[in-house]
Amino acid sequence: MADGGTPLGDGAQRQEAPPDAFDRIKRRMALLGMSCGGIASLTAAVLVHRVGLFNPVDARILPLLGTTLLLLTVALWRRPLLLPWIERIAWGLLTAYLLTALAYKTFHYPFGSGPLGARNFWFFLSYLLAFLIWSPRNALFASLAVTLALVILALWTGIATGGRNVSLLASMTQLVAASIVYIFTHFSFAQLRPQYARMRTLAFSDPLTGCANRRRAEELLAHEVTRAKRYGRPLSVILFDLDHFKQVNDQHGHAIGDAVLRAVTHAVREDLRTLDHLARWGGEEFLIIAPEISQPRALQFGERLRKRISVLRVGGRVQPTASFGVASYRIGDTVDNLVQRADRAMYLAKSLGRNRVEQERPQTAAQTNEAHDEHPAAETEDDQLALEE
Ligand SMILES: Nc1nc2c(ncn2[C@@H]2O[C@H](COP(=O)(O)OP(=O)(O)OP(=O)(O)O)[C@@H](O)[C@H]2O)c(=O)[nH]1
Repeated sequence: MADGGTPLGDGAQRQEAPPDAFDRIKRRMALLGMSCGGIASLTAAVLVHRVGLFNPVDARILPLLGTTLLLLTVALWRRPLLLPWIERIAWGLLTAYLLTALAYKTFHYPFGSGPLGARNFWFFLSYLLAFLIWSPRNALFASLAVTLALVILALWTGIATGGRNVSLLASMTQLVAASIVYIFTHFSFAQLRPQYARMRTLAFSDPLTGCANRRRAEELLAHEVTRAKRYGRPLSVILFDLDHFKQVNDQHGHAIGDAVLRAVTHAVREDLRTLDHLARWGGEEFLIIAPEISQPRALQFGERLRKRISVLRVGGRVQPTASFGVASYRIGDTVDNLVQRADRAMYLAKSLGRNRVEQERPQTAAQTNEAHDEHPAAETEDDQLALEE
């Protein structure tokens, strides 16, 4: 089932990246970040021993940090589900290392050292990670706790030196001020994110059925057509329209009409693959974009969906049916002519009696076009015969 899970519809849902997709991205980032961090820490540890460039505390902590980060990388690679724990441990290790190294410098060399070294830029990574790991509120608390520790260290330096190590004090004050600005900027963006996601949902989904709307469908289709063209992959579209839907509204009321639209959407979703997209194309007209499916399979797929809709009962009284038109990508197709072929096939299905699945028939294409333009749906057997002649 492709898009049953969210009110966003299939296409839009993928844009908003459901939690598991977001976790996959986070896992990739964590694997890359921790392996680079591990290697960088071990390299720095070697330099400490060889050149003696770093704060002496580095000599003890860096090998531990580097080894643990590499072990966490392996653990995450083998067990993806450990991500929430591993990212918290990585944040804790990084933050503890940075604070310990800074505390060592301020406690042991309050007079003997100049401004803060470049290592302290990494505090900003700690804040960034906090906002990736926790909710905005919790990340704000965690990051402010780290900044409070920086403030305490700055005060300590000021008191211990009687304010005489100006360069160290100035750089610590800068670090605290920059941390506060950075944390609140992140906090504001983190709060905007859900609103942005909601706006996307509204812009790209159909409020009645929850599936993607036409604007989103056109975007998705353009993407799939480009993919089919570039990689020579099959692509089909299935356009279906509910039969005599006006009668449903007229006889049972608009509310039942709406319930039919929702029931049909729900039933169709049950049969979609993860790759497929379902969109509301117009009033009672829907479009399915089915990548990796050629025409014969798309016809079978349409037939399965047709049967599924025809066994529905809505409100105990309404038994909807739908007419389906199937078209598959051909070299040189554009979005427009692919949909036009599906549309012609759908009108052929209407004119041949409804509740059926059709593909475009070359010999009747011109006639079906005419029928579409002049008589949106041929109603009688005479109409059918006229089209078939
Ligand atoms: N309840 C409801 N009705 C809708 C909605 N959107 C469109 N419709 C109705 O769908 C009906 C479409 O009617 P027609 O275009 O005449 O088509 P039809 O009656 O289905 O006939 P055929 O397509 O030829 O089988 C109209 O009465 C529209 O008002 C909607 O969101 N809710």
